[in-house]
Amino acid sequence: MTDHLKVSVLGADGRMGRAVISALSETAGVKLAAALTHSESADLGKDSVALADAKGEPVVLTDDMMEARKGDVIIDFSAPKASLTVAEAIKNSGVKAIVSGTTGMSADQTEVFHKTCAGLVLLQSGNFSLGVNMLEALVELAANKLREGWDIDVLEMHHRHKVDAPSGTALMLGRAAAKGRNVELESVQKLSREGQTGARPEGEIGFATLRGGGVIGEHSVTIASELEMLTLSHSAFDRSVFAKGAVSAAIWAAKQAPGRYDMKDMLGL
Ligand SMILES: NC(=O)C1=CN([C@@H]2O[C@H](COP(=O)(O)OP(=O)(O)OC[C@H]3O[C@@H](n4cnc5c(N)ncnc54)[C@H](OP(=O)(O)O)[C@@H]3O)[C@@H](O)[C@H]2O)C=CC1
Ligand SMILES: O=C(O)C1=N[C@H](C(=O)O)C[C@H](O)C1
Repeated sequence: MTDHLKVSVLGADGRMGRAVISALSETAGVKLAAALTHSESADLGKDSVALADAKGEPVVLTDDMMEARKGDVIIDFSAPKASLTVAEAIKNSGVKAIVSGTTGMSADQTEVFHKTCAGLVLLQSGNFSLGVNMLEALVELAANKLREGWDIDVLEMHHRHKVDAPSGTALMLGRAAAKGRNVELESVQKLSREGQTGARPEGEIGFATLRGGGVIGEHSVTIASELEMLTLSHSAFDRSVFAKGAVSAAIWAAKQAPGRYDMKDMLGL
């Protein structure tokens, strides 16, 4: 009998953490090793498996980041500060990989995170669904082919609880469009618009954010000319799509050599 892949979950009592614990319980060959959360969480000491309405042996929620070392792989859907703390806690501990879906990291936080994860497998993505990663490839192609006179904007909508904007996925899609146009996103992005904005500069890649209710994740990229508009879009119907993608990513990441990867590497896109 082969050993199970042990997985620690960071943000375990959050919306995504619970979905991941549920996905783990439905996947052969993997086992929840530790469930980590915030020191101020009201769920500390509770059984994370029961909280996720999943099947399996109890794993108590802890705020001791050292417990993450019990996993071969860590799946992280939490907050930027927590991602940095756990990466520091598992340095040189034998943990093989981090699968990180946490969005909203600043450029500085991303740089520190990447440095701290050197020596590990880091699979990081703003979106673990197959559809969004396919969309990313399509956006890059369309942006490459439709250039002068074609304006690109990324529109996203998420639930009322989301704390970062634009979403990680929107930024991924913006980055794909910029790549298609052979420019750095940072040099052409307009993250939001208000007031006397002036006319739109050629080459700008704009973003617009909607928040409300229980929307899981809606993204669309419009590419508009004076005479027509192409819209490429994706809708997520249930967070389990991200959770299942992250569990598949954990299984894949455990077999890779140290380095940085994203979902396109795993999916061969
Ligand atoms: N890449 C992808 O495919 C997806 C990414 N996401 C991203 O995942 C992240 C989590 O989303 P979601 O589950 O909806 O958010 P939630 O707020 O429901 O969950 C976040 C969890 O992380 C915990 N947490 C927050 N800060 C800390 C900290 N400093 N130390 C330890 N734990 C902490 C929270 O605890 P507490 O509640 O007590 O603060 C909570 O358990 C977001 O960045 C979101 O954008 C979401 C879906 C898909
Ligand atoms: O916070 C969320 O819920 C989501 N966050 C990710 C993002 O920022 O793109 C992915 C997904 O759309 C859901």
